[in-house]
Amino acid sequence: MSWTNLAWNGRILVVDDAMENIQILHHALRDEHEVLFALDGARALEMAQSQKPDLILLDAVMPGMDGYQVCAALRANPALQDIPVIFVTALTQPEDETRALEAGAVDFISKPFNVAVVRARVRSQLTIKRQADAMRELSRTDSLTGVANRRSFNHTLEAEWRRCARAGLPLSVIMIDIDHFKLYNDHYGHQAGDICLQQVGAAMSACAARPQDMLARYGGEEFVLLLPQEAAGGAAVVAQRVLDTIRRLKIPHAGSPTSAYVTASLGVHTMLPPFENSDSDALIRQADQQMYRAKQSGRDRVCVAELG
Ligand SMILES: Nc1nc2c(ncn2[C@@H]2O[C@H](COP(=O)(O)OP(=O)(O)OP(=O)(O)O)[C@@H](O)[C@H]2O)c(=O)[nH]1
Repeated sequence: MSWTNLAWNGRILVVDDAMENIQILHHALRDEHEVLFALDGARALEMAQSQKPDLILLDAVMPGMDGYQVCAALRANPALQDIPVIFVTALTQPEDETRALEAGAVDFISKPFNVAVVRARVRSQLTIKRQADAMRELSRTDSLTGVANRRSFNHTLEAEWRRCARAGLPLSVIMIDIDHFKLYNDHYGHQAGDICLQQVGAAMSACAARPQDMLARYGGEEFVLLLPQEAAGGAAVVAQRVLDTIRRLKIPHAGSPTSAYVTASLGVHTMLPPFENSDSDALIRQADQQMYRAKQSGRDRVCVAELG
């Protein structure tokens, strides 16, 4: 999406218990956006979860769950907390406006609506939301390879560690280090080295494609794959797939003493629940040890920790 049309083509969820209000807002917004609607708070939360709207226009006063409660529930859910909410209400006192903003709303529109004001406020909040999304995406991404960066990996690792521990699921990590990469840079130059990292990163991205899998650049020529809910056998299969994928790229490496092409050494470790006697650092350390074992035993291979 270009920087100039950030204000259009949003997915807007309108929440109101009165159908006529939904119709007016639909009419006001439908030429510029996709408009979804919900007639009560519970349905609004379901739709927020399933439809991931860019913006919610929320009636403050509704039977059952009111707008303030809906807003609080959105803010408490990490998957939904970044969706901006504009309160739409016939309440006109400054306290009402304050309460809406304190509940987490980003703006406030009074009924009866002025259509031009509604459109302008929606455009302005949509632009802010998309700029914030772009910033969030940038802050999570490694600028050279386009895969997740280490900060984002650490954040996800902590979350998955807790989730797998709670659910009694295994958690696997694969450390991946390109072999003799210093010699690659020395032989072909740093720019070629960068291109090599991009090619390897792109090829590996396709190796673990479940929604919860995460590939990240861990350091210079070191990558890491996080495989939540994956037991040791499955993780070893994925690691072998990564190894083969890098081999198949057949990127010439004339400086390498061990292969004519770029290869990698991989270390796999799996934590089995319960996780009480360990932490996520230990998981990384163990996978790292296996990766060093792969280096020491000749490179271009996978080493998997023996589960004790
Ligand atoms: N081109 C390029 N090189 C990088 C980047 N980040 C790290 N490196 C280089 O990667 C090399 C890593 O070298 P070492 O850690 O000695 O390991 P190695 O040469 O891969 O040898 P082994 O790991 O033992 O197989 C260093 O020369 C770094 O300068 C990068 O972003 N681009």
